[in-house]
Order: sequence, then structure tokens, then C-alpha cells
Amino acid sequence: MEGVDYLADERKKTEFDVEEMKIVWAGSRHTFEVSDRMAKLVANDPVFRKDDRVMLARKDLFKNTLRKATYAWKRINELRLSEEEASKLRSFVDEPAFTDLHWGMFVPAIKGQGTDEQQKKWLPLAYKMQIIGCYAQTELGHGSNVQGLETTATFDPQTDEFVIHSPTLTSSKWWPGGLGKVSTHGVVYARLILDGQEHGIHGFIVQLRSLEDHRPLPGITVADIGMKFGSGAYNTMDNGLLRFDHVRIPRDQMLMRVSQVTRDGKIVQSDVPRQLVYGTMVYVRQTIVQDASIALSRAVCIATRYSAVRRQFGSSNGGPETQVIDYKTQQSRLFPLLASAYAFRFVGEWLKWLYTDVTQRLQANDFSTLPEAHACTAGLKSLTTSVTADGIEESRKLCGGHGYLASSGLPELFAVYVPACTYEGDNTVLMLQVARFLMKTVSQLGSGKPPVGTISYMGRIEQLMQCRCAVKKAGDWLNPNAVLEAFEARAARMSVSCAQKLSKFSNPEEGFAELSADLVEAAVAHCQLIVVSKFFEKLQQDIPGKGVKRQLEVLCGVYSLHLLHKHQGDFLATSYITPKQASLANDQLRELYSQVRPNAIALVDAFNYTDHYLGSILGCYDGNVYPKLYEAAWRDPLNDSVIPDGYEQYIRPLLKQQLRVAKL
Ligand SMILES: CC/C=C\C/C=C\C/C=C\C/C=C\C/C=C\C/C=C\C=C\C(=O)SCCNC(=O)CCNC(=O)[C@H](O)C(C)(C)COP(=O)(O)OP(=O)(O)OC[C@H]1O[C@@H](n2cnc3c(N)ncnc32)[C@H](O)[C@@H]1OP(=O)(O)O
Ligand SMILES: Cc1cc2nc3c(=O)[nH]c(=O)nc-3n(C[C@H](O)[C@H](O)[C@H](O)COP(=O)(O)OP(=O)(O)OC[C@H]3O[C@@H](n4cnc5c(N)ncnc54)[C@H](O)[C@@H]3O)c2cc1C
Repeated sequence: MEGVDYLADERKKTEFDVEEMKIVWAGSRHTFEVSDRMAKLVANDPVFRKDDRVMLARKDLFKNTLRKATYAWKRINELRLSEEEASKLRSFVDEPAFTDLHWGMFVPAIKGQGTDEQQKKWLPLAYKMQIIGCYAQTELGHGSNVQGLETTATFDPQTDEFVIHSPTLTSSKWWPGGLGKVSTHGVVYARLILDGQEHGIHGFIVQLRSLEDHRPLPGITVADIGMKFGSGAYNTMDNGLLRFDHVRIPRDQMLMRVSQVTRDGKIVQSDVPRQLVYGTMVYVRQTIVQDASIALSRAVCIATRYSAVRRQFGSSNGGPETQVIDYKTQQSRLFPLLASAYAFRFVGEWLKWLYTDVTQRLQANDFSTLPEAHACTAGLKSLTTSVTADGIEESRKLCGGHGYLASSGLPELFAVYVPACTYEGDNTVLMLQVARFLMKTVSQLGSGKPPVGTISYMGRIEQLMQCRCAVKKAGDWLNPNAVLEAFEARAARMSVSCAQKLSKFSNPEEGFAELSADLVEAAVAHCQLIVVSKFFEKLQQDIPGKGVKRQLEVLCGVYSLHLLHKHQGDFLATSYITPKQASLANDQLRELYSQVRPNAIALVDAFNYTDHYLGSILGCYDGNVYPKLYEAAWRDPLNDSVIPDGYEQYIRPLLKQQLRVAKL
């Protein structure tokens, strides 16, 4: 039935102003308006249709992506969209493509690591897409260990060129998105060699394909690395392999903001720390944290709407069965994910601010906040992508059997999303970077240099090592100070405990390796504290709209108390809380679930996702799930004919054979 809202009764229960919540979720009225306009533009254009994606074979899928990406570029130019609008439009097209890497890594790498002159030369070409670029760092043999990359860039003073070479099979570049079939250029990371001496890893702009006929340039071997996880999904992307056979590039194509190579082959280090060579990764990690809230909220929106539509058991006197969203078990799995989506949204907003701040400082040669920015982007990227990937899979399970259908949108969302736990730094490797930062901070306590920013709580280490939780009744857990102190004490005590164990090793690196699993747990505790504290900070802001702030307070409570419940072992083992207090936190959590329940549908409506963007029958706005599932089944190509292809060849002979056996 067209036009009927099957979730209307749910929407009537709402206790807050959804339109105002949409603004909070978007970040500002301006961002909301841009997103809304771009989402509708994409949803109403048939070229951006995506429901057939999972059915397409790789070649067709890839060509289809090229068609959409070039059409999107055409529309961006025709409509004279701003950079912000263009980037939103691309994200609502919702199909990984070479353009993600061009705009998301190639351009930022030149901006961050190129000199003014290099930026002037290369950026206009990239902005007009007269060249298309990728980010070629990872190799077949090394990804996490960037210092272990094998590709060489040897300076030839005779010709004033670098010779880029892949000396071994394992030095082949492997994975760069957009490289396989599209990119004309790449920022290639290689080991700089001057006069036989190694000078670490640097970025070089290398042309890969002819701008005339797209053929690989001499000395370059390039191809796609093959099919990846899932159908449709990330297979729209041409992740590539690349080998260099003594390829020559001019000296001025080494990105020289961090270090310069002079005409006579000498290296000159600028004041900028060498870690800025890793700057593009810091930038992208920060954007990945923002994207985590989008991916998780999509899954949660689908699972929440479907949980309100779906009924199982509990019918009495022929009345309707129970909506599965009313089961406490369903709530205890779903509502923490809903709360996490909001939490990640706010921490992502804050991280964007932190990144902008560190960038401005770097421009003024202030490098003091770089270690914290690295630890925060690495740790939050790791935490939010792990929770989101698991959350998408949990959302699929929350939708029961129908969640496993491609038309639920969840399998493809998972398949596209799950590599986020690996790209831009494997999540464990990144948490170990946070752990190093924590151990360094603990070792410097008492040195007279007070820890600042997200680590400033360590400055109160004596108090945090001794304090005990003051909670006496469940409602006390609604006090932000009680929750914050609990998370601070847990994080501080776990770090100090690791530091104490580390100090027993004569070789600190051996100790770090031996204790790495504990160190990762301490790093996770620290990152969870950041998310909780940024949620509380958000609540300090002036938030207009009837009931909006109240709902956010409830979600903040759900986020923090579900973490406390899930990790109660940490809180108990560090002796901050008693078992009784842990149990009171759980009682309060249950109560908060009841407060989320009437608002659940409105809380996911506030994401303002179009049905096109959600790409899910189970999550459609009107909740008219069953007729749509039934119709979609008939659209499957397998149902084009009643008798399947292959009947004559396989099924009929098989049945005949069974008949013969039966007659014997
Ligand atoms: C249905 C749905 C359909 C569609 C969905 C639609 C669209 C989806 C579209 C897009 C998806 C969204 C986003 C996608 C984005 C990207 C995905 C695509 C591309 C991915 C690209 C990549 O993966 S690029 C390659 C990334 N590689 C890595 O991340 C490598 C990880 N390794 C490292 O970073 C480093 O090697 C290391 C940090 C692990 C170690 O470095 P090393 O030099 O050996 O360092 P240490 O000795 O440990 O440390 C030395 C000191 O340096 C400090 N440090 C380290 N790193 C940094 C840094 N980055 N910044 C600042 N400082 C740093 C470190 O702390 C040490 O400091 P000390 O003070 O202790 O000395
Ligand atoms: C979809 C996708 C897109 C990508 N796009 C790009 C791109 O555009 N450009 C690019 O350059 N790269 C790209 N990559 C590569 C990506 O950045 C790397 O795969 C990633 O950094 C992980 O490195 P690795 O593959 O070497 O993992 P490995 O380091 O080999 O990890 C294997 C296992 O070892 C563990 N491990 C490794 N080191 C340690 C350690 N020190 N301590 C404890 N455990 C450890 C890890 O936790 C993991 O469990 C992409 C990857 C994927 C999947």
C-alpha cells in the first residue's frame, strides 16, 4: 500500500523534536541543508541506482562504477557544486571508487607533503581531474611496517633524476585503490638512496600511465589485484599492484616539504618532524572516525526500524504478537549501538577540530601537539572501526533471517566496511601506537611537564590511583562526574599497571612485546574514556529543541554504562568499583533502555537517510517490509523463468537416474 506509514504509531510516541535532532546529528543547520540537498539529488537520479550492484559480474560492476563516478563529476561541474557539496554528493553515491583515493589521499598527500611550488604545479591538474592519482604505499611484503618498504628511489646526479625501482617481488606495490585500472599518477612511497646511503621513506609523484592512450609508461607493470570479500561491495574499487623497472622521474617530483634533496644529491632536513611523511594517514584516520558514525548509524537505522516492524511470540487472545524491539535482549544489543553511533558522531566532530588545530599549529612551526594528534587519530580510528564493523554484523543478526538477504543492505554494508579495521593501519598496530604514547606519558609523570589534552587526567594520577567509587544507588550513575571518574581511574590504573610491569624488563622493547596484549587493553580503556568525555562535553553545549538534550543525556548514559557493564572486569580488577556498584550500573542501564524505547524510531529518523542511501528493504522509512521483500524476490534473475537454466543438463538426468535406481 503506497503512502501508508507503517511506523506512524512509533513516530507518535516521540518525546523530542526530531527536526532539531537532525541538526545536532548533522553538526550544523548549514551541514544539514547541504547533506539533505545532495542526498535527494542522488536519490532522485536513476543513474545512481544501486539495487542491482550485488548481481553484477566484476567487469560490469567496475564499468558501472566508472560510469557513475564520471557522471557524478559531470553533475558536480554542471551544478557548480562547492567542494563541500561535491564531497557530500560523492558520499551519497555510496559506491567506493577511484575518486575516493584521488580526493581522499592523493590530493591531501600533495597538499601536506609538497612544497608551495609543488602544490602550485600539481594541485590544479588534480583539481580538474586532468590527472587522476592514487596513494601507493603498501607493498606485497610490508604494509604496517612502513619503514620496511623495499621500493627504492635512487638519486642519479648525472641526470638530476630519481630512479624508482622494485628490487624484489615483495616490493611490488599491492593494494592501492584506484591504481589497478584508472590512476595516471601515484604518490609512491620509497626508500631514498643518495650516494649509496639510505635516508628513510619519502613520497614521490610518479606518472604511471600515458595521458594519451592510458597505457602503462615504460618500466611500469600495473594491474588489479583481484576479487575481494563479498559481492558488489569493495569490488567496485580497482585495488592495484605495481612494479617499477628503473623508472626515472625528475628530482622535483620528490615531495619535499619534510626533507629536500639538492641538485648535488645532498639531503636537507627542514624543521618539520620526519613523521609528517605519515601526515596523510593522520588526515585519513580522522575522516575514518567521522565515517564510522555514518556506517554504524546506517546499520542501526535498518535494525531499529525492522525491529519495530517485526513481531514474534506473545500474542494473547488473537491480538498482535510482540514487536521484537520490546524484548529487553533486543534492546540490550541494539540501543548501545544506537548510542555508539551518536557517541562516534560527536567524537568525530571533536577529532576534526583537533586535526584542524594541529594543522594550523604545524603551519606556525608548533609541533607540540603532533604526538597527541597521532595517538588520538590512531586510537579512535581503531576503536570506532572495530565497534562499527562488529555493530553492522550484530545489526544483521538483530534482523534475524531477513538480515542475511542482500536486499537488507547489511551484508554489502559489512563487506564494504570491514576492511576499515585494516586499511589506514591495522587496528591492533594502531592501538599499540596509543600504548606507546601512554607509556611515555606515565614515564614522564613527575618530570615537571604536566600532561595536557586528552591525557591531562594522568596529571591527577595520585588521586586516580586511590579514589573509590561513591555510587550508592542506581541513579547515582547518572552523575557525569561519577562516570567520568570511573573511566579515568580505570584507564589510569591499567596504564600504570602496564608501566610497572614494563619497568621489570631490562630491555623495554622486549617488555613491550611481551605485554602487548595488556597494553592494547589499556589503550582501549584510554580511547573509550576519550569518547565518553567528548559525549559529556557535547552535553555542556547549548542544545535547542524540545527534549533533544534530554534524549542525548539518555544516550550518553547508555553509551557509558553499557561500556562499564561490558568491561566490568577492568573496573573491578582495578578496584575502583565494587560488585554491588557494578550491579547498580546495570540496573540503571536497563532503566535507560526503557527511556530510549519510545524514541528509538525518531532517533534513527534523525539521521535523515533517504531510502536510496540506506539501500535496505528492512530499513525503509515507511516500514512496509513484507510486500517489498516479496516483490524483490521476484526481481531476482533466477526467477526470470520457472524452469531454471541447467534443468535439462543437470536436474532432469539426476531425477531420471534416481528413478532408475528406485526401479531396480
Ligand atoms: C553498501 C555500502 C557501499 C559503499 C560505501 C561507500 C563508500 C565508502 C567510501 C569510502 C570509505 C571511506 C573511507 C575509505 C578511506 C580509505 C580506504 C582506502 C584507502 C586506504 C589506504 C591505506 O590503507 S594507505 C596505507 C596505510 N598504511 C598504514 O596505515 C601503515 C600503518 N603503519 C604506520 O603508520 C607506521 O609504520 C607505524 C606508526 C605503525 C610505525 O611507524 P615507525 O616509523 O616504525 O614508528 P615508531 O618507531 O613506532 O614511531 C616513531 C615515532 O613516530 C611517531 N609516529 C608514528 N606515526 C606517526 C604519525 N602518523 N604521526 C605522528 N607521529 C607518528 C611515533 O609515535 C613515535 O614517536 P616517539 O615520540 O615515540 O618517538
Ligand atoms: C580495502 C583495502 C584498501 C587499501 N587501500 C590502500 C591504498 O589505497 N594504499 C595503500 O598504500 N595501502 C592500501 N591498503 C593496505 C593497508 O593499508 C594495509 O593492508 C594495512 O596497513 C595493514 O597492513 P598489512 O596488510 O601489512 O597487515 P600486517 O601488518 O601484515 O598484519 C597482519 C597481522 O599481523 C598483526 N601485526 C602486524 N604487526 C604487528 C605488531 N607490530 N604487533 C602486533 N601485531 C602485529 C596485525 O595485527 C594483523 O593481525 C588497503 C588495504 C585494504 C584491505
